[in-house]
Amino acid sequence: MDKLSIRGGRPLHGEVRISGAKNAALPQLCAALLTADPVTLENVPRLQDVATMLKLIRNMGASAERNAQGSVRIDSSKLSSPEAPYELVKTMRASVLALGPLLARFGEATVSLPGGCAIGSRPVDQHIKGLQQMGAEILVEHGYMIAKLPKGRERLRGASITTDMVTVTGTENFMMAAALADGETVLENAAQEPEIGDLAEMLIRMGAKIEGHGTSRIRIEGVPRLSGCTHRVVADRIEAGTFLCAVAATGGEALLRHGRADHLEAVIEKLRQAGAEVSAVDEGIRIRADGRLKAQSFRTTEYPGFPTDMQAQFMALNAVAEGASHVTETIFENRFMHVNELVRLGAKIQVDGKVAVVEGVPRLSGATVMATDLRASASLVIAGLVAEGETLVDRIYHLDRGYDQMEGKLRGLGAEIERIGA
Ligand SMILES: CC(=O)N[C@H]1[C@@H](OP(=O)(O)OP(=O)(O)OC[C@H]2O[C@@H](n3ccc(=O)[nH]c3=O)[C@H](O)[C@@H]2O)O[C@H](CO)[C@@H](O)[C@@H]1O
Ligand SMILES: C=C(OP(=O)(O)O)C(=O)O
Repeated sequence: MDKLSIRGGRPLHGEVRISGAKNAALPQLCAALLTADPVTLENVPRLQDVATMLKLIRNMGASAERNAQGSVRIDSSKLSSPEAPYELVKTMRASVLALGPLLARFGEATVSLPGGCAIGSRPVDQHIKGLQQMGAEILVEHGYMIAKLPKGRERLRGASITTDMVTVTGTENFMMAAALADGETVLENAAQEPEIGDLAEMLIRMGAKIEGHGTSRIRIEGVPRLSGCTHRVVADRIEAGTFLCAVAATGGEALLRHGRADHLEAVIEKLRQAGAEVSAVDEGIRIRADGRLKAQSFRTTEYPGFPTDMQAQFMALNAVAEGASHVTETIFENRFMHVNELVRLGAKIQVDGKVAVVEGVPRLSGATVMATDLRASASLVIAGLVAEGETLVDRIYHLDRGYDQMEGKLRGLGAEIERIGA
C-alpha cells in the first residue's frame, strides 16, 4: 500500500494547474450514456474514481477511451447490460448516477445500493422516490435497485419533484432522467453546486431543454432523443480550495491556474478573514499568506455555503492558526475522522457531536498517520506540510480516489513530498 512521506516546514511557492472537477466529471461520464452518439469530455482529471467510472461504463458494453490530452471519448451505441454491480459501486458512491440515465434511455437499470462509507451513511431514498414519481417501478432487492418502466411505457414522464433535503447527486440523477422524459419536470429544492450547472450545460449541448440551473428550481422539458457533444469539465473547486489551504497554512504564495474564485466564495471569505490575501485574476486564483493566520469558525452547508468537502482541509489550517475555532459539520454524521490523526501530529481538537473545537497550536510535529477518507487524507497532507520533521501518511488510496497527481503538484510548489510504494 502506497504512503506519502512529507518533510514539513517549507512555504509553498509558485504555480499549480487545477484539474477538471471529479464531482463534475463523474456525473458527466454517466450523462454520456443518455445518447447512442459519441460524447467527448475534455479536461477529465486523472484519478481513481474516474478510472472506476470508465470501468463501469465499459462493463456495460460501451467504449470509453482517453487520449493523451486528457479527453475521454465515450460511445455507448452498443451498450448491452444496463447494470452497475456492487464490486464497482462499493468503491465509488457516484455509480448511483448511472441510474437516471440508464432508466431514461433503456427503460431499465440495475444499480447496487451504495450503502455507507467512512464519512457516514449515503442514503438514496430521495433518488428512488423522485424516479418513482417519474413513473419508474423500483424494487430494492438483494442490495440492488432494480428499476424499470411499466409495461407499455417507453419513456419516463415529467413530474414535479420536491426533495426533503438538498441532494447533489439526487438533483443530477433527476436532471439526466428528465432530459429524456415525456413532458416537463420541475425540481424544487434543487442543489445549486457549480457541478450541477456544468452538467446542465453539457446536457443542453446534447439537445436537452433545461432552465433555472444554479437556482433552487430547475425546469426540464424532456426531448425524445439527445445527441453527442464535446464538453469541457469545469475546474475542480475542491482541489483549488485544498491548494489554497496548503499555501495559507505554510505561509507561501501561489497562482492556481484555472482555479475559479467565483465557485469558492465561502472558503475564500474565511481565508481572507484569517489574514491571507486572495484574489481572482484572469489566469485563476492568487494567494499570499504571511506568518500565522487567525483561526476561523465555520459551518458546512449546501452551496453556496461552506462545502463539506473543504471542512477537513480548513481544519488543518485552523489547527496551526492563532486562537480557537468551532467547526460544525452538518452534511455527514461521521466526517471528523481526521481529528484523531491531526491530534497525533500535535493538534488540539475535541469533538462534541457535530462540532469540533480547535485550539490553534504554534507547531505540529511529524508522525505516522492514517488516511481514512478522501478529504481527511488531504487534511493530513496539509498538516504534514506544516509539521516539523517527517510525516508519513498511510492508506493514500483514499487520496488517489479524488486528487489528480497531488504529490507531483505539491513538489512543483517546492514541497518535500514523496510517494513510497509498499
Ligand atoms: C449538499 C451537499 O453538501 N452535498 C455533498 C454530498 O453530495 P452527495 O450527492 O454525495 O450527497 P447528497 O447531496 O445527496 O446528500 C446531502 C444530504 O442528504 C442526505 N440524503 C441524500 C440523498 C438521499 O436520497 N437521502 C438523503 O437522506 C445525505 O445523507 C446527506 O446528509 O457529498 C459530496 C461528497 O462529499 C459533496 O461533494 C456534496 O457537496
Ligand atoms: C466524499 C467525496 O466524494 P464521494 O461522494 O465520491 O464519496 C468528496 O468528493 O469529498
